[in-house]
Amino acid sequence: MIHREKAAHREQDRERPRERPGIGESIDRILAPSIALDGVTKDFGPRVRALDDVSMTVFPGEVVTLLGLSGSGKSTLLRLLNGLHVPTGGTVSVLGQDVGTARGGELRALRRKVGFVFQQFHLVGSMSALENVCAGALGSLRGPRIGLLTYPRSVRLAAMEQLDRVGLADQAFQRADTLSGGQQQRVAVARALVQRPRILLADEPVASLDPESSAQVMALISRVASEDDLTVLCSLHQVELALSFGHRLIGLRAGKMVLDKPVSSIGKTETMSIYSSVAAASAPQPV
Ligand SMILES: Nc1ncnc2c1ncn2[C@@H]1O[C@H](COP(=O)(O)OP(=O)(O)OP(=O)(O)O)[C@@H](O)[C@H]1O
Repeated sequence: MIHREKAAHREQDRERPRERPGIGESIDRILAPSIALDGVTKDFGPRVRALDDVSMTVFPGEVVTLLGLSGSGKSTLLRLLNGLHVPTGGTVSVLGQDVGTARGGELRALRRKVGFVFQQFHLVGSMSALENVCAGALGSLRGPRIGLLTYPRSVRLAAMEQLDRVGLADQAFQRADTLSGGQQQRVAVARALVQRPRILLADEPVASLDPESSAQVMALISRVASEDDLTVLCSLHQVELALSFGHRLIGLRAGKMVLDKPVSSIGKTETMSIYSSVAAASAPQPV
């Protein structure tokens, strides 16, 4: 009797749908892009088309540079990815979710998976480096926090770990506005990492730094991207820097995508011609 029941259970198990993902499903998940833009247009009022029919995909673990002169639409594209702008047309999808239609809690949950580093660091100068990094975890905490000790110990420890990673453990209790530009940007990277994002967006992270600090910050972004298996989309002005960083280069000109190539397949001569082609007309088009 017991044997018969066991056999019946085994039979039922065979018929039950599998709960674990099959190989096909796992591969689909790996191959699903982290970022996908499909026919995206962004207008600011009736006169400015900042992005014009842009379609692109970035896959998990890819490090991609966005290149283009001032006004070509780089910041607009990055801001669409965490819902700071809403597309006028087309769809923007991040980690499989339509950002253009995400609202409230859905958008906040998505933003926790997307770290953002800005050109001007956006640190609070009067706060210590450590408290600035702790602030990166605010998205997952309830209520405001003023003062380091109002953060849970686990957050303070995680923040310290990230500061150590960016080489600034010794400056943890120093006011942010007493740090050099390069150090401030490293604090900003640590702040983006403390929420353990899956995607890192960087909007001209070295535009206000000297060449040595620029190289250090770009090397840091490359290192953490590889260590944390991050998908990175980073806008830059400098071609030389773009070519020594990441896997793929996307060029924007006047809101249109004019280039999408692996960095390894772009030669020096081509680099300069690409730069002039990207530079040729970066003013946005009238709508
Ligand atoms: N909030 C806004 N309101 C109106 N126009 C905007 C807004 N944001 C961007 N624009 C316009 O959209 C165009 C693209 O700007 P965007 O900042 O995306 O370019 P960019 O390539 O990032 O430039 P930069 O390298 O100078 O940061 C520009 O003409 C800009 O003036």
